[in-house]
Amino acid sequence: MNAPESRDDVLAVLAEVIASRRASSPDQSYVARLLHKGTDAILKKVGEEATELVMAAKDGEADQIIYETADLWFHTLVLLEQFGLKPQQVLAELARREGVSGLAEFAARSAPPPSP
Ligand SMILES: N=c1c2ncn([C@@H]3O[C@H](COP(=O)(O)OP(=O)(O)OP(=O)(O)O)[C@@H](O)[C@H]3O)c2ncn1[C@@H]1O[C@H](COP(=O)(O)O)[C@@H](O)[C@H]1O
Repeated sequence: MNAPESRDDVLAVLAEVIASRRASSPDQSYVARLLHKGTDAILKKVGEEATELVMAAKDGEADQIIYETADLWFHTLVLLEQFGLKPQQVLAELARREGVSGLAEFAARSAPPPSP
């Protein structure tokens, strides 16, 4: 796939476009239509796109995996907008986890409380 160069601000810019679509007509904007349909419709799309990504990964086709991941991320951004959230908040959560091993975090969560 000859993908165009990516930019660091793609998620932020796309989130702004998605937020701006609240003022658009559902007849003229896919995002406006989805937001207008409401949370259940958005959740349905996120579930569908997640399933399509799983199937693409099972097939092992790199181009398809990228395409379906983009679909999933896009619909996840619509979901965040529906709840008044920004991708920067998710990126901040990932940044907070930097350097914290998933195994260590799980062990800390699973440890029994200290005896009195
Ligand atoms: N990144 C995307 C994007 N990715 C996927 N899609 C749309 O998501 C839809 C759902 O994908 P599917 O594969 O499920 O297609 P489908 O079966 O036809 O969809 P359904 O009828 O089941 O809903 C398709 O219509 C895609 O075109 C997107 N639509 C919009 N964007 C971005 O959002 C911006 C605003 O879009 P509008 O609100 O339409 O102006 C655009 O400029 C783009 O930057």
